[in-house]
Amino acid sequence: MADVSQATYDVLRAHGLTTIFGNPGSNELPFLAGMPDDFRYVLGLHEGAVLAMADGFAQARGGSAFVNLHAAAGTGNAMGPLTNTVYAHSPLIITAGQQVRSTIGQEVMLANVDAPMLPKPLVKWSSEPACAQDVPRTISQAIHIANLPAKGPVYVSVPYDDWGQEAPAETRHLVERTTAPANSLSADQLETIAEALDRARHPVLVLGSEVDAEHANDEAVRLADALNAPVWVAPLPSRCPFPTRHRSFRGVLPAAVQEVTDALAGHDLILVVGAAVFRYHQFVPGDYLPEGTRLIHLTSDPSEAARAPMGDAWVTGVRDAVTRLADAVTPGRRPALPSLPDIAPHRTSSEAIHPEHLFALLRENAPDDVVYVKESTSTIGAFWSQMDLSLPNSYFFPASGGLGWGLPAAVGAQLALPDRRVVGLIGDGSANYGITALWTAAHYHIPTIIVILKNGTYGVLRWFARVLEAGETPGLDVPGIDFAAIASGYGVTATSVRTPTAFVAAFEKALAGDSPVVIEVETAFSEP
Ligand SMILES: Cc1ncc(Cn2c(C)c(CCOP(=O)(O)OP(=O)(O)O)sc2=O)c(N)n1
Ligand SMILES: [Ca+2]
Repeated sequence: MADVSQATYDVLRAHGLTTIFGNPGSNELPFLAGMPDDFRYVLGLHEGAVLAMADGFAQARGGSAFVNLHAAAGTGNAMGPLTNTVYAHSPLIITAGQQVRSTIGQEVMLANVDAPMLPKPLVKWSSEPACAQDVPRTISQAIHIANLPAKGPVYVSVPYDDWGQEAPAETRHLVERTTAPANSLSADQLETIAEALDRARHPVLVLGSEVDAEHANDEAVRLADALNAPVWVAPLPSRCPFPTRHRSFRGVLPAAVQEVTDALAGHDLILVVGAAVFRYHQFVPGDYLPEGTRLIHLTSDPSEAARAPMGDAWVTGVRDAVTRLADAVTPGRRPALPSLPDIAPHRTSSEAIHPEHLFALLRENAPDDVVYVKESTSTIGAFWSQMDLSLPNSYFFPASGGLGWGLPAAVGAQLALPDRRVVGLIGDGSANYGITALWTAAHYHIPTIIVILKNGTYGVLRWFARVLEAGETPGLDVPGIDFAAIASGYGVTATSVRTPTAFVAAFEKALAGDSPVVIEVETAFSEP
């Protein structure tokens, strides 16, 4: 008869969850002791890096990932990057070791008190099984909940004396069962939306990260072409849902109420797909919509649909909806859009490399199927103005701006995508929050290229201090960090460059290699 550990590993295997991202403590050892030979353990040195690596792995592979953390302390360290996971609808199954069941109430050392409460509201669901025999079923439930819409992270705390207990024979059903969403627009709902699009004089599409996550990019192109409509990306996207050199592409909407309204002025119908309405950031009050404009919102997330301050929302599978709408609308009702102008010349700087110049060099020298993981906050506009992203699954950004996610996520994404090169574009401020992932990249020979944009400051906060009229505040400069020394300390080859020629040489050398590399680039601070 199998024990709880073996039954649980059987459930994980049935769902393809044979990679464990983790950092262990004594509470986790009995679970890890039973790890079968067809599983692999990826050790991260800090639980924030563990969580973010797992998230980058899950998002890049288009599925789930399994995480094992150490009790409350490990869970707490992971909660920074978890703020991004939950808004990226990333289906992570996060587990944490708990003290011996009979001692939890005494709050002995390493007891995770109120464990299911700890990660809320950053998880979709959390549980600590009521008895050892329910552990395999609870893990199975967690996997299904994480992957059913709206997708998201879940958390299960397991007392370590559960693993050796006998598992009920009925757990055998768990490895066979499946669950799947069947949420799609009815024929009437589809007709209502298609008619609204056909009647609109100047419709516009606003696409979110879920379009890329659900592989609906090509369907979104078909819909934009059928409508001859412009396409914006919803504010602060964590993925790229539409090719940036397509004639419809108009850029990323600013993250402020009135600025969004101004950008969408002149359109009588806004169709938002796969995004919250909207993830504003700087508080700039204004009208939520241009006068006389209607907003229609399609999302798989009932909470996004319910909490939006305006528009009519339908909760539906995004890929299904866009595919059927592309077939349902009447093509040719509007003139074809002109081709995009050439990418604007990048700015330069006399002191260091201007971010726009760096991104232009990447565009010119990276493989066509390169994958960028970005966490450099003052250079977001520069990136989008210079980049030519044509393939799905090509761009990732922390969905809540919780720093410490990008560098580890770049390592996790490269582990998931061995046939594409992953390039992390990480600010010299952000890099410090997840820097320990460099050790994991070196230890497991994960050939991520990490480009650190070193402008010596928390650049975007300088801009925000001006927006908020906060003046010169303390804590905004991070001078003198030697990332090449840090990287080599973790076992990663590193180069420091300050000229475009030197960067290209270092980048080409990194691309030619099969090891992780850090390229520290002296960049000029340029306001967003
Ligand atoms: C975990 C965490 N801590 C602090 C912040 C606050 N923060 C901080 C500290 C930023 C500075 C990032 O500096 P950088 O060097 O990475 O990038 P830029 O210089 O391009 O802005 S942006 C921002 O929102 C955060 N978002 N997340
Ligand atoms: Ca910086």
